[in-house]
Amino acid sequence: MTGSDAPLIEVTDLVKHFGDRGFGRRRDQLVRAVDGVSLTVADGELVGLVGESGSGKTTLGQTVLRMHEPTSGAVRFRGTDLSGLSRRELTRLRPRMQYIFQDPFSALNPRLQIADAIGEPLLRHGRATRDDVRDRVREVLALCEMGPDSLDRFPHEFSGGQRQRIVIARAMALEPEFVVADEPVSALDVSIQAQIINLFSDLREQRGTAFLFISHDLGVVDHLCTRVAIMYRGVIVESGTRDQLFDDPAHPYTRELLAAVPTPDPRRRRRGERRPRREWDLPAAPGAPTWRDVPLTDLGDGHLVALPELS
Ligand SMILES: Nc1ncnc2c1ncn2[C@@H]1O[C@H](COP(=O)(O)OP(=O)(O)OP(=O)(O)O)[C@@H](O)[C@H]1O
Repeated sequence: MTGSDAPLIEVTDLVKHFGDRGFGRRRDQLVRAVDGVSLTVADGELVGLVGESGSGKTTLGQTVLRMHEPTSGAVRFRGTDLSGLSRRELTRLRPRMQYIFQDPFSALNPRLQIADAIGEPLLRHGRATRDDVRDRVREVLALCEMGPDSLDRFPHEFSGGQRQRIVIARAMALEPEFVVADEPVSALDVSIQAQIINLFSDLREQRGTAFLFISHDLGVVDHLCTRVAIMYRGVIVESGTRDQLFDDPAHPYTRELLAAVPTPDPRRRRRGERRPRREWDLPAAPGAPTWRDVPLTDLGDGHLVALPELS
């Protein structure tokens, strides 16, 4: 499929392994960050990608946008295989696919006024001229519910929620068709999170933008997304509509997330401590099957689950 018949984003058996990094005992250990993911995102769809820290969500989002070179597999954007594109063609496509980082504090250059932070990509991609760039920035700030008085201010003059609106405005300025939003509310106060979540919903409605919304929080995804994929150890172990997953979760990991069982503290993982083994998990012995080897079974109406006993 190419052109208008093809899904906006079609990911096929995408793999991203990190091989030669790590320190001490972990050196040379292969990290299977993304281990064979297939996924589609249609125009205007808000797909949630959920999983605990280290499950591979960020790597998947960044590999889909080709911020990482995939180890194998394909990503098609409106039917065009991104791996077949030259650097120049990819640069031309960039404005149509944007990435929103988790932390609004580090995402903005502290020395740039907001007019320049948002205006510079518009000028670089020929989406505005020197004469109309301020108008364009004002419009997109308004879309993200920020007033025109923001233009000549610096990032430190704004709260976390306001900064995240500015970061979102910068991504939306280029009128992307697809945006990966990577934990865009998790660095914000709970009281602000709902406002930003509503902003994503409004943007989808007003602009028809499609989002892959990464979160470790099923509550957020329940509020926002119509389709959900659950990621565990580099693969999607369950996916379906929001109702299928929330009303009838089939994978024990999804049930665990729904029951809000505390996930292992990421700081402990950084210190190299192992994740506690779940009784339903596959054995981690060398050569043993991994979740990648468990085929997805369709429970009906596109509700997919990877369970060894079903395959
Ligand atoms: N550049 C890299 N080099 C080596 N390993 C990496 C790199 N980036 C990520 N990883 C590893 O890949 C695995 C998946 O990481 P990733 O950040 O994609 O997970 P995540 O689900 O987004 O986690 P979090 O919610 O904490 O961001 C982890 O084991 C991580 O340490």
